[in-house]
Amino acid sequence: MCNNDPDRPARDAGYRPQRRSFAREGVGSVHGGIHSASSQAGRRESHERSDNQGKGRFITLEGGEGVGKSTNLALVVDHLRARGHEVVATREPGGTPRAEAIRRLLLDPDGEEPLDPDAELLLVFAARAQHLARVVRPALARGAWVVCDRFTDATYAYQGGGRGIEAARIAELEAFVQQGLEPDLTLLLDMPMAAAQQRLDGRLQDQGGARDRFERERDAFFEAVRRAYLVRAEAAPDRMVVIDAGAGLAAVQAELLARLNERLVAWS
Ligand SMILES: Nc1ncnc2c1ncn2[C@@H]1O[C@H](COP(=O)(O)OP(=O)(O)O)[C@@H](O)[C@H]1O
Ligand SMILES: Cc1cn([C@H]2C[C@H](O)[C@@H](COP(=O)(O)OP(=O)(O)O)O2)c(=O)[nH]c1=O
Repeated sequence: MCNNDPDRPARDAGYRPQRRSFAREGVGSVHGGIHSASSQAGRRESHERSDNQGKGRFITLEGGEGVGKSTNLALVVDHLRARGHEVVATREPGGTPRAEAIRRLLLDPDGEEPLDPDAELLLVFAARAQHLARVVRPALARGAWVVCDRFTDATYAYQGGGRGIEAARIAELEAFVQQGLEPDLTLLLDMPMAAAQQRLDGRLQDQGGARDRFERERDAFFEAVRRAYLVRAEAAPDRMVVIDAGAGLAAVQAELLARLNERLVAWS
């Protein structure tokens, strides 16, 4: 297929959710053909989302660094595909070539020019606007399921909890960019920070690579991120499910699938 649009997501080339693959390839790694759609069309479609009985759903995975989001995203995707759904696996920040370029700006260690927290917040939402317009809204509009590694709860956790930006300011940008669109289900993987940091170290040893700008933050930052996630979950118990991510992988995956299946039954 000829793709002359540099920001049109590439067709799925057998993507399995694996760390860093988006950034390396510089393309949105998505499943199924993505139909291009203008952001205006996408915004109109978003108002239909809450009534999409029998159609695609928007599922996000959240949690701090190293809690197992990427690992479990693969499980969720496989589970949904086995039930015959078209599934788009994607991530934030990123998911399209331009949004991945913004991701690189966000993750590159500061060097000589620290990134201002307000600029960081705006970049996160700029990437999100692009991702929603090019990938998420078109996929949902055609009935595909979208499974996304991080979304706006991460903004409340990192830019809100971690950087100390007021939730009300984040909410303004959320309303502007999302126009009422929010995940149908958010699986929050929660575990103590120290153990998650050990997993992160293990992954960096296995796969190589250096800590990114967020991964270099101090412990207090990650504690604040975790607290902010849990506050979000408490405030939205219907949407957010907290999974104990500190258990062994088999136990985490069993709990995650049990909670996902409850929703699948409720939605059917
Ligand atoms: N329940 C678990 N128990 C032990 N190790 C795990 C578990 N879940 C994931 N891991 C390992 O921890 C590391 C971080 O997992 P990953 O899925 O990359 O986390 P995240 O995407 O949240 O940063 C990986 O090396 C992964 O294999
Ligand atoms: C989506 C999003 C991510 N982030 C940060 C959190 C992560 O540190 C980083 C994305 O990196 P990622 O590779 O997804 O994190 P992990 O190492 O846990 O797999 O971007 C924000 O600060 N705000 C946001 O809104």
